[in-house]
Amino acid sequence: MSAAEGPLVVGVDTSTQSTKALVVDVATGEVVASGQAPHTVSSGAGRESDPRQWWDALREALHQCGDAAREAAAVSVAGQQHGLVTLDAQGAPVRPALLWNDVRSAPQARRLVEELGGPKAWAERTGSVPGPSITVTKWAWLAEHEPESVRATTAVRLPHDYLTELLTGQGTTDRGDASGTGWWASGTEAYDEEVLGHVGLDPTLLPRVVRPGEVVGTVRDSAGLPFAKGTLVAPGTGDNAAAALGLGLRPGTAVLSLGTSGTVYAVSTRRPADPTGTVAGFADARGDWLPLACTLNCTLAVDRVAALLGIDREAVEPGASVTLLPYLDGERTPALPHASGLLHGLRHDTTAGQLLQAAYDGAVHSLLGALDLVLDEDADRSAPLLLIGGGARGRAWQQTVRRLSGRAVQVPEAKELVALGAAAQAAGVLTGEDPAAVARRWNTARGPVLEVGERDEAALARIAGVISDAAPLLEREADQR
Ligand SMILES: Nc1ncnc2c1ncn2[C@@H]1O[C@H](COP(=O)(O)OP(=O)(O)O)[C@@H](O)[C@H]1O
Ligand SMILES: O=C(CO)[C@@H](O)[C@H](O)COP(=O)(O)O
Repeated sequence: MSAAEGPLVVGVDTSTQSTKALVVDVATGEVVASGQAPHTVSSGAGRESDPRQWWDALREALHQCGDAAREAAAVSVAGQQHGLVTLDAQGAPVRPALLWNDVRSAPQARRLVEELGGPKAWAERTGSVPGPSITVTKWAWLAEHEPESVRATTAVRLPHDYLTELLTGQGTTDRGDASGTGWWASGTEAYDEEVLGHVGLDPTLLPRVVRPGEVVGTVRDSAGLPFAKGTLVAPGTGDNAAAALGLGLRPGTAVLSLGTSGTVYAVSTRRPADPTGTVAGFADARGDWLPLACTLNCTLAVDRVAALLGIDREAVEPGASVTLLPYLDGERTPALPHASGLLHGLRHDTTAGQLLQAAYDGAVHSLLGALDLVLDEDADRSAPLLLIGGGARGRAWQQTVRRLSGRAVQVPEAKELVALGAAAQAAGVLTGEDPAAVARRWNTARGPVLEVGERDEAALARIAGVISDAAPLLEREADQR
């Protein structure tokens, strides 16, 4: 037996690059065991992963947790948002999942926006103007390009739903993750039958949307995982909504998450509806809202630039007037799905370290542009930004965010806030507590604060100028290059 004070729970984060599992003491928030196993994502035109890998990675991550996982009384799975998982009558994937950062459905997104009333109508209806990340556009792409896959599909799931169903045998999802599909109406909090009819998706193929705090089932014996009989399963949610739980986030505090995706978000009590499409009007996992902007190019893109230059990711140098837009995967914020990376202002005396700093600046610029938009008007804009995700460990990321935001930056010591949020949700179904209150009790946001500095307006203006001047290049579709 572990020396934990309270019951134990397991929180899972199945994100783009890996699945992580934490075993957490409900009384103290102490992480008593952890595990992590990688996934692979296809390269080339699309971004796909075989969902069976996520299950194998979950088993491996739990195996690494050892006996502590066997003692867990509840588990919850948080996962990368938006991925389209199509299952056949046996529950097996019909094809690999189309991930959030697959931009092939950009034409379908454009068409759907036009056909169903334009950007404002979509924002009011679903909270978001669908771009290629949003699941409904992926379903429309599949219907057009692989009608045989659509015909073979008897269930449609998101990544966290897929794993939760393998645990419980029940097809369920939650409002946080459902709000990223484009077929969930944020006004009524129900599936939008008109949108579904428009794309030919039968609503009976979708999972039941459970209430926050509902126990969705218990772990099946047949799951073959190291859980005791009767282990409760919590609803789970999308990874950003889980991190908001994991931070015990209150309205008015902004979060910047630096992982495969870059995201900026805040909790709001007001239902968002941004007709420009910059802010996605997601629901959170508790009953509030999570206005969020997301970039496709964050840590992987900057690490790629460092690798190309042959230098360490921390080997940045200041003082350049070079601009690097690191849109290696196309971009979502700004909405440039067909863009590629762009370099401007290179001189004989530009150093490799300056080029790398320019890549950090380009990545952070996109996120900061949306910062004010995700915060309510009455938010305290002098409060520190919370910096999380794998990139938050890096000094170059921390200093870039501090310099370009002109805000104080707080870096929580807790490393895995998505998995911690899932653990807080699992604790909530066990004790009846609000998961965000659990996380506050665990003091998960604790960490050093980098003091406020002067905002680098010159760099911000230079980057904005290049984006604007290069618009025709950045907007050009791949086959026009
Ligand atoms: N010390 C560090 N400094 C900078 N970046 C880091 C550091 N540690 C990890 N990373 C970056 O974090 C990323 C993984 O972050 P994570 O939030 O786990 O991603 P995801 O949840 O999207 O799978 C990797 O791409 C890696 O480049
Ligand atoms: O698409 C979004 C948010 O809308 C992404 O944030 C995904 O949820 C993937 O997250 P990570 O794997 O980068 O954590």
